[in-house]
Amino acid sequence: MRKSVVAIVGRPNVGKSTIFNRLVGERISIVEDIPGVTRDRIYAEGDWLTSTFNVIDTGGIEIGDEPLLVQMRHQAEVAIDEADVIIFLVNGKEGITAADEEVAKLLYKSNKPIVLGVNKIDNPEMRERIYEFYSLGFGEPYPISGAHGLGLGDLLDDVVSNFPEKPEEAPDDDTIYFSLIGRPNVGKSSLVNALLNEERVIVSEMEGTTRDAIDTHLHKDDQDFVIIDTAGMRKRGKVYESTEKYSVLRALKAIERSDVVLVLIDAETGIREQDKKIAGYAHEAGRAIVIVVNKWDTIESDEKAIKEFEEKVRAHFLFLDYAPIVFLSARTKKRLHTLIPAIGLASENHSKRIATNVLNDVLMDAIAMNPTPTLKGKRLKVLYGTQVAVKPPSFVIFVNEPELMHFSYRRFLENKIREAFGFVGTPIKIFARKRQ
Ligand SMILES: Nc1nc2c(ncn2[C@@H]2O[C@H](COP(=O)(O)OP(=O)(O)OP(=O)(O)O)[C@@H](O)[C@H]2O)c(=O)[nH]1
Ligand SMILES: Nc1nc2c(ncn2[C@@H]2O[C@H](COP(=O)(O)OP(=O)(O)OP(=O)(O)O)[C@@H](O)[C@H]2O)c(=O)[nH]1
Repeated sequence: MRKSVVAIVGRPNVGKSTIFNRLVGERISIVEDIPGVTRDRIYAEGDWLTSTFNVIDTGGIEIGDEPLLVQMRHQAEVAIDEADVIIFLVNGKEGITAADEEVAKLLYKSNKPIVLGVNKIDNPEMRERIYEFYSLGFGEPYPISGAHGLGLGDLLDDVVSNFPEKPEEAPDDDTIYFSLIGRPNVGKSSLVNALLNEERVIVSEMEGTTRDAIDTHLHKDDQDFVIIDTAGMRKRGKVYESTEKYSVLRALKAIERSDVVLVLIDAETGIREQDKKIAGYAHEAGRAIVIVVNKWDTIESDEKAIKEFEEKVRAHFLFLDYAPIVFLSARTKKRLHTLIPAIGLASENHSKRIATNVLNDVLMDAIAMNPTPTLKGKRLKVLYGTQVAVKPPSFVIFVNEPELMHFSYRRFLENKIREAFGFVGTPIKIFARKRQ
């Protein structure tokens, strides 16, 4: 189900990044540090009371060296296009500036709810500075201080109350939602078209939940699929759409709604750093993943070539060792038939449940084979484990001291679980919890 999206806009230096970091808090620090993934993040999850939502820091979207006003216009457009609620941020220390008025003008034209935050109100004596901001015409200004974490609760109450009614929950069927991510020109559109036209059973094109986004139904091998629209698949010709940050942002929104993410690689041009970055997001988000090497028609295709390319992919995507690799050509449709079964399998494993007793047989065998580590004379004791969630499969292992569960031992247990139960195509999560 789609989360609501909040965008923060405002002229430079009003404190957008500071507020962004406050809203997304420590969620930004991730479990595994994949190089290049966490840096310059402009899109992340935040929560308030019972709501979880995604936040965009539009300040992070810079378009070449366009003048300030043009940059601000594009940032406001991103917010208007992508967000359900916009936080318009101004600087209480400096009062209203011409640049604030420019941003306001753009926001008037949108029909999105706008909440006005007056930042840098660091102490109660400064509160009276908010009154002049009524003249911007966005209702009550909220005094906040990003630096000190003040006033954010009232602001967020207003933001959350403006979220759209939850869209109808998708019927609890077994439809598989998938998206295609990858660099421009890797062949995303071509692959979608190849899949659709091969099948000729486009049930319908349905309105996506984002404005302009179109999701497509596909029925194949007795299974319903929804292909989620991704950045670059349908160009709308706006300036900011060609920026890397923006395409990453669109990809993240698509990943959010997917069960399975297809990570496309261009066989002709090889693997690039950016491929790794977006794949890292999908992994972090716990989605099932299939790596698709497209344009395989351009490569002299034999078993040896496949093996060599596969080794290259594995070396680049160490963190995706569970993802199957499919080699195909969207253009000639060579090996295209191997894709849908791979998506199906990854999705099945993504929601697979393992009975506790069966899991514990495997864990106990693993421990008997490779004794638990010790630290400062203390030995890790594994009591038992149980699966607590699916999508992705997540396991809690109860132990005497969670700190004794070293990364390498966790990895060993993960490998044993994978050996026993498959889980091809899906990340799995293992948490150690203390139990006497
Ligand atoms: N006194 C005070 N300073 C703040 C507050 N919030 C942010 N700042 C400072 O304001 C400056 C700008 O903050 P940023 O968060 O980088 O602002 P921004 O809007 O993201 O800036 P751009 O990236 O240029 O668009 C920094 O020096 C912050 O430390 C606040 O609540 N009080
Ligand atoms: N040789 C070969 N070319 C392909 C294949 N698939 C796509 N192409 C070509 O690669 C180019 C880009 O394909 P698109 O499908 O537009 O790629 P995209 O990833 O959707 O691109 P963006 O919309 O820019 O993100 C086009 O010229 C395609 O004809 C393939 O399997 N083999």
